[in-house]
Amino acid sequence: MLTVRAPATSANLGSGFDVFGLALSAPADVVRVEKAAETTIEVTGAGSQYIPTDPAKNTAGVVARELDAPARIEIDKGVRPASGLGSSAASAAGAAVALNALYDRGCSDEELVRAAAEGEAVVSGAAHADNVAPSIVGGFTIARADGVTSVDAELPLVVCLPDIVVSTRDAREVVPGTVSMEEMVETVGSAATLTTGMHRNDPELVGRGLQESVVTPARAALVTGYDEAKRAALDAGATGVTISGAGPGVLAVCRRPEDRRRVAAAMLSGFDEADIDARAYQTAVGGGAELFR
Ligand SMILES: Nc1ncnc2c1ncn2[C@@H]1O[C@H](COP(=O)(O)OP(=O)(O)O)[C@@H](O)[C@H]1O
Ligand SMILES: N[C@@H](CCOP(=O)(O)O)C(=O)O
Repeated sequence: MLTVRAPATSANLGSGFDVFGLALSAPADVVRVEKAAETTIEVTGAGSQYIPTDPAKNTAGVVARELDAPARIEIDKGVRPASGLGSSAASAAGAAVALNALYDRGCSDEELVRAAAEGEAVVSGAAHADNVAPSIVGGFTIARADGVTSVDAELPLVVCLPDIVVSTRDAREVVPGTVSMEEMVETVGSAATLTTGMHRNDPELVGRGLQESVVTPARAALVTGYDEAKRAALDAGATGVTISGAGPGVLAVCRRPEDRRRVAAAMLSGFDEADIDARAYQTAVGGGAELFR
């Protein structure tokens, strides 16, 4: 069998709704594939009981269809579904990279991103590529209709995952349909600041660039304890905090790797204040999907 480790990701980063994404050094899904006449799927690991094994409903199965690459697919979930950490995308990205190698398809990263985004369309209703792009390519990615740009940023991060479920499909329903000129100006300024910060590996600029006032406030209402966790992380030295993807995960940017322990503890106590259990991952910007033959 051919094995791929595909990382969890954090999409949006506040100012880059449906565009920005970061590969996380941990956690990750492991996807194993072997050729078969028809696609079958087995899922183990975090939250596997909630994940469909019907290939038409599983993001990895949709990728097998898109690449015309039927396979026996085993997925070991390191990323719980409905997390805001790109769980469905990690399986889609892992399957895309694995099936491309298994069938020697020779697809480019952009083609793999497009196939994996079709998996996202099945679960969330939109073929947003901001999770699958970093899970395939690694680093900080800018995913647009005309292609993907990436930067290998270095940044210490904490992602805190509260014990509540927010599906991306539901969280897309609360996104406002319009923005004011003032909101657009703020978002463009933040997105530019964040992108510059990624190029310079500058946590201060990245933290400031997370700020936006359209999508994040609407979704914060779905994440009990978000305000408390955010305040606690900032008090503990994070340079910026936002909702990871569609939530409920929360992303904090840290100045130094050694700050992560304190920020993680603060976020857990913030959620605890709101009576929500949570777990924290001390992580960093990581590479893309890795193939093991
Ligand atoms: N391989 C997969 N891994 C995770 N979730 C999947 C997979 N295939 C389909 N799903 C479905 O996708 C939904 C989770 O995706 P989503 O809401 O985008 O959350 P996340 O932010 O964790 O990716 C769940 O309904 C889950 O059953
Ligand atoms: N841009 C999407 C990102 C969803 O990320 P996920 O990790 O929650 O699946 C959105 O914000 O809807």
